[in-house]
Amino acid sequence: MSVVVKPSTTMAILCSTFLPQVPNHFRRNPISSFPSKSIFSISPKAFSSNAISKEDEAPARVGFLGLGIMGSPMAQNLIKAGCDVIVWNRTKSKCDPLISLGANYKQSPEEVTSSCDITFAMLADPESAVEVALGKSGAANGLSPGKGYVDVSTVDGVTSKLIGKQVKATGALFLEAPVSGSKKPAEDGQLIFLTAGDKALYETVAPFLDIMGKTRFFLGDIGNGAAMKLVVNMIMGSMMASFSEGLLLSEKVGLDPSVLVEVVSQGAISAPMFSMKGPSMVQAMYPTAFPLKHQQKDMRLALGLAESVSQPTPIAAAANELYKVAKSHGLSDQDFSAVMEALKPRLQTPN
Ligand SMILES: NC(=O)C1=CN([C@@H]2O[C@H](COP(=O)(O)OP(=O)(O)OC[C@H]3O[C@@H](n4cnc5c(N)ncnc54)[C@H](OP(=O)(O)O)[C@@H]3O)[C@@H](O)[C@H]2O)C=CC1
Ligand SMILES: O=CCCC(=O)O
Repeated sequence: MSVVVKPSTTMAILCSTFLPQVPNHFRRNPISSFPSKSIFSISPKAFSSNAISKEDEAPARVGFLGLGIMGSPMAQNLIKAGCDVIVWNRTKSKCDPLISLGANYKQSPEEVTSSCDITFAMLADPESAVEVALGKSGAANGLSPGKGYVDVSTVDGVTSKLIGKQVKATGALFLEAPVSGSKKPAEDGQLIFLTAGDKALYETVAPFLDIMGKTRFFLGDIGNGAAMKLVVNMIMGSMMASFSEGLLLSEKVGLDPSVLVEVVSQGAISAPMFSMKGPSMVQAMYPTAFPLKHQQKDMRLALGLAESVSQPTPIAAAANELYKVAKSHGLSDQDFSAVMEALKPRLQTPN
């Protein structure tokens, strides 16, 4: 396992501080003014072990597939840092703001990967990650030796291994790199990358990860990044369910739940998540940063992971039931803190 933490600094300083440390196949053109287009350079032979000459260098083109809550700000940060970005999203209109910022658009994942050296994918779930990577006009069709595919979606290890196998069959390299951190950290370039797979690709894309994130872990074989992400989100989902119970119990016994949020923030169980989401939860408002449907997906996948190794996870299993109830109440697209609604009495319509 290796971990790298980005010093807190401006993007311009980041570029000049970090890029000289990257492998010699991945060099930066001189920057005349920041931000500029194509400040990164990558060889067509990017992943060969041979050092390249300056003449071999061509601007690195970075693809981004999936421009939802997370993908959109991540791609934006790459563009703002001066990367040459090509985007695709199933719903084309979500590409428009990025095109306005200078991104190019292609009509399919295949066209993106054919045109790019590195492609990132940020899709909803295992099904969409497989479809975009391996389906008709999927990313794998445009991959070949010298290219890299980095899947930053939250999926299970089995899915990641399937995608990794097909990507590697094209001669390209594969990295799974799910992220911890939500909408705001994505906007602020403060994500935590949990990567695994091809170490050479990890090293090559490190400067891009450092634009989008604050910390990156390399965890070894494909599946380890996915597993780490699912364990983290399983804990988070259980914490949110427990916090919801506490807020509702405090109110029912005549306490002010806003004061509970304050008390929690001062003690050993203080967590940024409680302080950030508590005040709106007290008002029964759930502005979406992390959709509840994705949290339930992660609970389900984490429970599958636990089952695969016969690890009891009764608390996560109970929390998962609450997320399922919340989904059945039509709260899938609300923030996952809306799980609290599943604990409130609901008026029944008489037959
Ligand atoms: N939001 C968060 O706080 C975080 C989310 N994650 C994870 O990141 C991933 C993305 O999350 P987020 O951005 O919030 O999710 P969104 O629901 O906002 O975006 C999902 C993306 O997947 C695309 N998509 C869904 N189904 C398909 C399909 N069948 N074919 C092609 N594209 C499809 C959507 O396209 P379209 O626009 O056309 O619907 C959209 O681009 C998820 O795996 C999530 O668990 C990880 C960390 C934090
Ligand atoms: O997968 C979503 C994670 C959200 C977070 O880490 O705040």
